[in-house]
Amino acid sequence: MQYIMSLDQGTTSSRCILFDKNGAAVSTAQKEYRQIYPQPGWVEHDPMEIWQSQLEVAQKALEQKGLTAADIAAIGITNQRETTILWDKRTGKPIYNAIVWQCRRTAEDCEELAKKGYTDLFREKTGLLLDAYFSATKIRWVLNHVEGARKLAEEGNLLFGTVDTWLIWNLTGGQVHATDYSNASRTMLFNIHTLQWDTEILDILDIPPSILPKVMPSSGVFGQTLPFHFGAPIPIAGAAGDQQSALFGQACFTPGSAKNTYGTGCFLLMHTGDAPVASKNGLLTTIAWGLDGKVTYALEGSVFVAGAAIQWLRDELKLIGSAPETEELAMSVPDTCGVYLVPAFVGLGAPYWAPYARGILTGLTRGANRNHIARAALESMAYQTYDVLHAMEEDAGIPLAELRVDGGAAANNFLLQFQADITGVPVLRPKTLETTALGAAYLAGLAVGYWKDLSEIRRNWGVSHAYSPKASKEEAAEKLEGWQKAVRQTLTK
Ligand SMILES: Nc1ncnc2c1ncn2[C@@H]1O[C@H](COP(=O)(O)OP(=O)(O)O)[C@@H](O)[C@H]1O
Ligand SMILES: O=P(O)(O)OC[C@H](O)CO
Repeated sequence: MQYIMSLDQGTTSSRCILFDKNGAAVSTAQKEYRQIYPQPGWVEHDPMEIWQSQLEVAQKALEQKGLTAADIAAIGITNQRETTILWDKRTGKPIYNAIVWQCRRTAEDCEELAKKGYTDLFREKTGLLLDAYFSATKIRWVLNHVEGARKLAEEGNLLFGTVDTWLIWNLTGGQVHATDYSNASRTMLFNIHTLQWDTEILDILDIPPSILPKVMPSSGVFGQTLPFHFGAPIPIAGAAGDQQSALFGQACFTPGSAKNTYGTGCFLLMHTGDAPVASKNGLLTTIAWGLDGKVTYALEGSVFVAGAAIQWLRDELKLIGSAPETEELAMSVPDTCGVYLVPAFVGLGAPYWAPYARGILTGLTRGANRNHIARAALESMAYQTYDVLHAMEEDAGIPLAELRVDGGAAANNFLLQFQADITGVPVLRPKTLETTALGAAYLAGLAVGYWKDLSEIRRNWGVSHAYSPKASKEEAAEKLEGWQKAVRQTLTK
């Protein structure tokens, strides 16, 4: 029997999962890699570590089950989005570390562009807000700060890529320099209406078009892996940004369907159909995927710190030994005793877009203990999700019928019950929480005929646990009022 190999290159780890026809994981390998914080608010990764850890887990996933390239019908790639890598085409060597999506180093550049009156132009063309989150100003930073970068570009020897592009380039031995529509739509250089790199934006930012990858459908053959990597070539047949991939993996194939992923950050995406919907409430308009000759759009609420707040309790405060412990701690108290944590560690994303906001732990009294703080950290994920969900319902003009969830922190029962209580919407946890990897597998499998069509994929989706709202509207409103008050305290520049 053949499988699909999914490469899931996330912010904190590289993962490889082999899936069978039923969408079940048959082999998984994972490796954490280094986070580099050169200055407060800056975040980098080593691109060679990204590539090597990804290749290592791919080889391990095969080896541990005694499988070879012949057992793999295709590879799908999904990746942390926006993260920016530039490399020398001749040597394959990066000219600077990967500047990670969370990195705030270009916040002032974005402010300057806003002052020059470019906010609407960027929003209309790219669907995004002028923010340091996206690749565009990160690319410009490298071009302006790394010695020799512009000269290399002028000579036609510099290439840019998001992580999907970097992996495709390395897997194919430098034969293919390409990305997919969903990843292109996160660069802030891609016109989501014309489906082209936008020359006016490239001119404004002084970014040479020669460094940009070819943009391809999310489902389709990008190229073949070098025989050297897995013993024989395997077609790379799918690629999508990790949040769009999770939307696909959750079988959100119809307008109005939505999913929320609780990982390092939290990303709520709603399928909006064949035409882009502009947000009036601080959400992003983004491309979900390119499939079967057309492009599908989504609305997105991006929250920068979710599970990362739990890591902070573990690694910095040393309040907990492991993330899952928070469930028991939170359930051991009836409430947070008035404590709120707003984890604005790298500013706030949707719907506030406040790059200079900083985190706050508020409402502390003498009785507040680590149970309350752990609970407040989990609740902060649910409150931030409420904020984007509320904005999304206003944009879409309809209430959300249900919320499909996934990501590492979606294993937490307290969190999902609290989420249902605070939003008043049923929360559904699917059989597999690895929907990000699954989405890329589906996109690749569809391209090579491993799966026939979307209805075959839809049949693979099933609920493992449903959380119904139990709290009264008054109770939820009272808690939300406290949250909003705490958020306001972080918003001063
Ligand atoms: N049981 C849990 N309860 C709360 N948070 C959790 C739990 N398990 C994992 N997490 C958090 O989820 C994140 C990992 O999720 P994952 O989907 O693997 O993230 P990413 O893809 O962003 O690397 C970490 O930030 C971790 O703190
Ligand atoms: O790697 P994750 O799962 O934290 O996702 C990161 C997002 O793609 C950033 O936009």
